[in-house]
Amino acid sequence: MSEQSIAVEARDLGRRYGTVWAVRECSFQLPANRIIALVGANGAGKSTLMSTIAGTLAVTCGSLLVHGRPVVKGRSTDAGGSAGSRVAILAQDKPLYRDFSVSDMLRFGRSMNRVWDQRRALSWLQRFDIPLDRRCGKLSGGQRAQVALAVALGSRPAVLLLDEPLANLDPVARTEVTGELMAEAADSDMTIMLSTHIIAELSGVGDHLLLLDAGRPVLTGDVEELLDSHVRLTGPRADQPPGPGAIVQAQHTDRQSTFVLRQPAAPVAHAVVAPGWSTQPITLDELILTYLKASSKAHRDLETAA
Ligand SMILES: Nc1ncnc2c1ncn2[C@@H]1O[C@H](COP(=O)(O)OP(=O)(O)OP(=O)(O)O)[C@@H](O)[C@H]1O
Repeated sequence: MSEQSIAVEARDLGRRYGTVWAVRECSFQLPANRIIALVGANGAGKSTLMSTIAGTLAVTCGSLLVHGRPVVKGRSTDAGGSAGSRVAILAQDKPLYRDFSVSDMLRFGRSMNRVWDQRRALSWLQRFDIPLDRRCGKLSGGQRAQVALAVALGSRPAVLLLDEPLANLDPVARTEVTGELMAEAADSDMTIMLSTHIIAELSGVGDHLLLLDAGRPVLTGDVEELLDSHVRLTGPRADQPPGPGAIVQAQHTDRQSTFVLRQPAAPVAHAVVAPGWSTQPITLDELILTYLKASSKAHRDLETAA
């Protein structure tokens, strides 16, 4: 990736709370103008990672760059005046002033941001029928999420970090919001990173994946490429798979073995790799679950060995 096409880069990043490492050994490059899905189980370190990228939480070690600029805690990333380095974060608790009306929140957003796009913020609220004169304290959880999103979008960020943005939304609103966010990203130079532990929320949303397990990145890359390079092989009981590739998961019954492999070159779906064996492509949900299960098995094995 060229430097310009990298939105966020982490180099051996770590963040510890007391003795607990929430994020560690994180090195990755996330492409610009894409939708990045940040996935991991509860407590995997998603919120911590997002807060360090936003500069609201200091790192313990390593470094972070947003559009080539180092992130320093407490210093706004647009301090250099470049539109290319602004970061907005929509945290899980979505802080809004309860006594402010929705219009007041937009005014507040305008006063807090050097760059402000009122039209963009307003059109988001209109799209979702949010009454401008209603006090934030009287809005539903889902409506409050929409106001917080409108304020975040109004600040025209280069990188928008959304920490579980869909949690308060009903299924219809969820689909609409993800669709609209994808359209916003396509129409602007914005990179969106959205975190979730609900894997089903991801289908068709993220085009780049960062999978965290116990604070470490265990899988990262373009979703299409990741899906193309993984395959499931099923055949007669065997200790080793009949084709090339790194074993991500192996499952056996008395008569049958199933391997999930990461292959160097894209496999041909459904090809017969050896007599009695069949190959199946893997879905995004399956891919994520496979890696999460493989990581928890590795943790269990380590604990048993210790
Ligand atoms: N302020 C804090 N003080 C101490 N430990 C913390 C603090 N915040 C988070 N942690 C710990 O750091 C780890 C990562 O937490 P984090 O909230 O980043 O995970 P997450 O992936 O966002 O979780 P979730 O999906 O449940 O929101 C957890 O073990 C958590 O208990």
